[in-house]
Amino acid sequence: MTSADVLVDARDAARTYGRGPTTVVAVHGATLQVRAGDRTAVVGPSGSGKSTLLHLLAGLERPSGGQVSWPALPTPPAQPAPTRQIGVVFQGPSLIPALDVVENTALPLVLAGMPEGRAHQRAHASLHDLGIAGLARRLPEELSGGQAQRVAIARVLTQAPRLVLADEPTGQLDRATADHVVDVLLSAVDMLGAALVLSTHDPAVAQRLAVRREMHEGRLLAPHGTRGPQS
Ligand SMILES: Nc1ncnc2c1ncn2[C@@H]1O[C@H](COP(=O)(O)OP(=O)(O)OP(=O)(O)O)[C@@H](O)[C@H]1O
Repeated sequence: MTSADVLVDARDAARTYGRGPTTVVAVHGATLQVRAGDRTAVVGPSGSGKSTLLHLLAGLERPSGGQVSWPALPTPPAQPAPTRQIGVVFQGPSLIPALDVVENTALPLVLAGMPEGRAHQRAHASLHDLGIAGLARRLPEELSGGQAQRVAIARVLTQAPRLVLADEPTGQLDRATADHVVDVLLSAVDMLGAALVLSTHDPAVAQRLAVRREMHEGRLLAPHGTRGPQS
């Protein structure tokens, strides 16, 4: 493996909010490398800095200290990060209420300039791959939490990213639905040949990924447990 295989390389990356007495250090210097095929869980309680770390890895936030780079992903000039090759699954409802499931799934492709017909074809294919083709014409308000999260995963799959970052994707779901959403996410990244970094406060979800990195009060601890069941 060379450094060119590294999809994201965080070196001592830190993120601080505010100034003076109101300063919050959300992430102390975090060091993490993610390569193709990696399945990494970032596990820790609420407020430990998981979302902030994922935002740094996605290039959605700039580090206040240290560096984040994407050696294996082409970064367009004048852009902070290679966003088209990174898919993000957010915790909360992230679907556009006025668009149906196919339109939501196709939206990133349409915004990137793909003709609508082709984008919808790709969206249908992703929905089919994830076993939710039957939801295609529903509006978000007609979906359960688990169904909405599967649509959010289909939307990421449609973009064929090489790195998937999932921020507490099961945080609002019951155990059985959470397990199913993790199944869907793991099969989606397998289909893509992508890497996955998933944040969770739920040890049972973290167990499903090969590598677990614990976060505690903004600090990313050394890896422990190198293998876990994968589906
Ligand atoms: N935009 C912001 N401005 C100020 N403080 C912030 C901001 N974003 C996060 N924080 C603070 O940084 C710390 C880490 O927050 P973060 O959301 O990364 O944790 P988390 O582990 O993802 O929590 P949760 O699981 O509840 O989402 C918290 O103390 C939070 O209040």
